[in-house]
Amino acid sequence: MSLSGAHNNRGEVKVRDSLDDLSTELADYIAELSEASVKERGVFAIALSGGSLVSLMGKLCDAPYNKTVDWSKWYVFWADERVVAKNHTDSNYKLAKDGLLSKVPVVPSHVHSINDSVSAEEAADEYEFAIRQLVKTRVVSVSDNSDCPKFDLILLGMGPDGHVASLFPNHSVLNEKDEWVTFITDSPKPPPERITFTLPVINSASNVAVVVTGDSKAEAVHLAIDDVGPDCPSLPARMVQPNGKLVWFLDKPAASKLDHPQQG
Ligand SMILES: O=C(O)[C@H](O)[C@@H](O)[C@H](O)[C@H](O)COP(=O)(O)O
Repeated sequence: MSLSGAHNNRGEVKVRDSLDDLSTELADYIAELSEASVKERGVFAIALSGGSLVSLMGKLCDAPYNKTVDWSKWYVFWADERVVAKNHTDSNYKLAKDGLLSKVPVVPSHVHSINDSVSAEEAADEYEFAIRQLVKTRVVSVSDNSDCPKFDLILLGMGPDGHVASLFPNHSVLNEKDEWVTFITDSPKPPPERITFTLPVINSASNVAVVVTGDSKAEAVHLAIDDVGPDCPSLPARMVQPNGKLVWFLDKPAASKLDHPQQG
């Protein structure tokens, strides 16, 4: 059984029985957004995260998507990246390259990974500069409400602590309003040095999808989505409130603590 529903103002929630169904749903969603964006703007600017997200995107490498998606129009970014060498097992770039980008005809010069030979601070600055150049040429669109980039799609995972990208609970980067890309050197989840999109950038996207699986995330999913009242914690995932459309992709275990899982 597959269920979808609008969940108060926390976006659309899609719950799927199996990881296979969830992967198909995610591939369909990304392919549809890619098509719509290419039709409207001529390009598709997509930001990835690390974790299980990339393997859940794996069906994009297979028929029909491998042939129907206009890969030449994709511009690929990372919502967060670990500051390690690109060939390191911790690298989100390596994860995406091995699991997706090497299997589809994305143009190599359209893949915007971080400079892995400088400090986290310099890598964040350089990444923001690169995005600024692409906003000027409208490869990445610009927000209607601010000067922020408006990515066509930002894909996020979520940790059991409710972190998204490299925005961890109670970290000062949650308050960053000016930078587009910032850095941390004290990530509670190793490796410690990371760069990350800030909340204003995530919340300026046309579409944000949060893909969450497993029962270890069920409590954080509940706190991120349900109406938990005035004591609502400042959970990073709950601070994802995009101007555009928000969609949650959940498996049943991740959705198990939602107030109305049967409607979600
Ligand atoms: O750099 C990172 O550590 C990841 O990008 C991280 O933010 C990940 O997306 C979540 O922790 C969910 O990961 P899983 O889906 O593998 O649980």
